[in-house]
This record gives sequence, C-alpha cells and structure tokens, in this order.
Amino acid sequence: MPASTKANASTKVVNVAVAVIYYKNCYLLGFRHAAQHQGNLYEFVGGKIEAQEGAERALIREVAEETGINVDDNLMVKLGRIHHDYGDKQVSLQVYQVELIAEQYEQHKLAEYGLEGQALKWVDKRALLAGEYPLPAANRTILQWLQLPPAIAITYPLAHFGGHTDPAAAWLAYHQQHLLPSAWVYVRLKDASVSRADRTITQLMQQRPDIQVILPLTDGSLSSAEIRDTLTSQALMTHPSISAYHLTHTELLHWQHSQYGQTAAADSIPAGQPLIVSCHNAESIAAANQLARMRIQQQLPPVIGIFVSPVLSTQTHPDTAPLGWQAWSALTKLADMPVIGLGGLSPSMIDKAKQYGGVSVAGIRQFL
Ligand SMILES: Nc1nc2c([nH]c(=O)n2[C@@H]2O[C@H](COP(=O)(O)OP(=O)(O)OP(=O)(O)O)[C@@H](O)[C@H]2O)c(=O)[nH]1
Repeated sequence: MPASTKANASTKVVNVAVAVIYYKNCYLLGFRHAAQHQGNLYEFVGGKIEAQEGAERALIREVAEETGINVDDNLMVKLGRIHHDYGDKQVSLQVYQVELIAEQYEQHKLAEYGLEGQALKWVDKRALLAGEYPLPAANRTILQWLQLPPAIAITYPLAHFGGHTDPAAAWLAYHQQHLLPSAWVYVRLKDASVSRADRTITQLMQQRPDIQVILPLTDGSLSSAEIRDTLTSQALMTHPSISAYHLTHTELLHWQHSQYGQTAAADSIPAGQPLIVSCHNAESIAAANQLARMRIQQQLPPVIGIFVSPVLSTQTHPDTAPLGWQAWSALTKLADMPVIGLGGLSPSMIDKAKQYGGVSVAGIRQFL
C-alpha cells in the first residue's frame, strides 16, 4: 500500500467485492498471506472494487484473476453488504453467492494454489459454518447469513383450527406432524394469548427438537418489554432451538421512529439472537439496513435476512396488491442482507427467487 494511502487508512473506506463460491456443500476459501491485511486467515475470493467498476464486474474480474474460474455466466445472488472497521482499515464488503456448475467444479476442485500463489481449499459447509476455518472478523456475519435455508415454513394461524374443541392442541398436533425434518419455521400464534402461545411453541420444540424456530418478538401490538414476562416465556427466548427473533414491518418502523431515540429503542430488541425482519417497501428496507449496521457496530448477532412480501397474491391477504417479481427484484437490490421471498410462493420456486435476487422462499400452505 503506498504511503499516501496509509495516512488516511483509518478514514478511507475500501470497497471490496466478495464471492462466496460453492458447488453443492463445498465452499471455496483462499488463504491470506501473512503480510496482507488480516493475514494468516482464510478468506472468500475477492478484492477491491476499482473506481467506475460495479461490484459484480469487480467480482468476475477478481475471481478470474485469483482462481482462473470464469463466472461471467454464473448466477450471482447478492447476500448483502457489511461495513467493518478493523481499526487500521475500514472495509465495505459487497458479498455475492456464486454457484458453480458441475463442470467448473470438476475442473477446479483439485487446485491447491490460485493464480496469485495463494493457497486454495474447498471446505465442507458444515465445517465452515462451525468456525473451523478462521476468517477475518467481518466474515462472521457472512457465516450467519449462510445458515439461512432455501425454504422457511410459516405456521398456520390458530384460527385455521377454529373448528376444533381445543384449537391450540390441534395446531400443535398438525405442525408437529407436518414440519419437514430439520425445518426452519417462523412460529406465529398471534391470535392466542402470549402465555398460551409461548407454552404451545415450547411444546412444539420439545416434540420436534430437530427444528429451528424463528420467534416473533412480540404479539404485534405490544412492545417486547410488555410481553414475555412469565418464566415460560423467558425460557423460550433462550431455548437452543431458537435461531432468530422476528420483527414485523410495523415494529421495525416503530424502532426507527421511536421517540426515545434509536439507541434506547435498540435496547428493547434482545441482544442474544440474530434477527429476521419483515419489509414491504424501500422505506422499511432502509430501516432494516440501519438496524443491521447498528447490530454489526455493536457486535451483536446480525440481521440474517428480511422477508420481502408479498411477491405474488396470497389467500391470506387477498386485498393486498402483490409486488410481482420485477418490483420484488428491485427491492432486493436495496437490502444489505439476504432476502427471503414471501407471498404466494412454493419451495419449488427457489430457483426463480434466486434469479430475481433472493436466497430463500417462505410460506404457509405449500411449505407444511
Ligand atoms: N478478499 C477478501 N477480503 C476480505 C474478506 N473479509 C475481509 O474483511 N476482507 C478485507 O477486505 C480487504 C480486501 O482487500 P484486497 O484483498 O483487495 O487487498 P489486500 O489488503 O489484501 O492487499 P492490497 O491492499 O495490498 O491490495 C482486506 O482489507 C481484507 O482484510 C474476504 O472474505 N475476502
């Protein structure tokens, strides 16, 4: 690095394109030379975005320069953007997932060194996510993003079982039977009392210890501080099956506009888990980006995804006009975190969602 750049090292933000290259469960890592910034650590392939160069072009160039893999025609799905201050250097990472085709993987799977002499390694996703390969601190958020599955189930409302003498028992029996093995499930029981909902969710997690639960922070009308004050609720919040807390669009905007100021409002969002947020428009995506930046700055578990909805029309919200794939795609470009499609979708639409800029699809009927 030239001396003139060093003088501004702490203030200048370096824009970096990062490629999470994978084939099935194999992920490509490079190893940073000891003399490099964040040296002696693994990294995803990538490098600085040149002036006048977009992130995707930079990524194609860097991948070709560093590995010889031509990803010009590969589908790139944006995962998000991370601003990280290393103290000696500030970086803004624009992170994309790049899925190789079998032929590309076969051609490059035995390469031990890249074109710049750096060591390369294909690693198993499970070991990568378990932290077996030390990466720069900014990459912690990327590993959390990569936990998101391609499909997320959302539970039926209690009213769906209204014809039963004990709707909560029927809700429990149905979901216990129908959730797929190891499913991620956003558990909504907003039409039950909070204590009843929390008891039922706890029972579901006991009966199905394989599932990963996304837990609503509130019942949608009260602040998080006012609910979950029973022992059951407190135990629920820290249950090992909880993968993320969920904030609604309204809660997100409330957080942003809080009369107490953003720091106090942020304190009302529990620190312990990653967050998933619902967004319907550019305004709420901007708020989600703001929340995500704050979580990273405060070294709290990040915002791992946003539901952007409704993509298509749904039976549950027949009066809400759907965004349609094009408008949905335009919204995904604004997000600094992975986007999950919701509204009128089925698990088989994951490839279409990826083409339009999302990483996962979610829903009720087709997912249970
Ligand atoms: N390529 C890559 N860079 C990363 C990752 N995570 C991360 O924080 N970075 C940071 O992003 C910057 C990437 O810059 P770079 O690779 O083009 O440049 P460098 O600092 O290694 O070398 P240079 O300044 O001599 O060109 C570095 O500061 C690096 O620490 C990652 O996963 N891949």
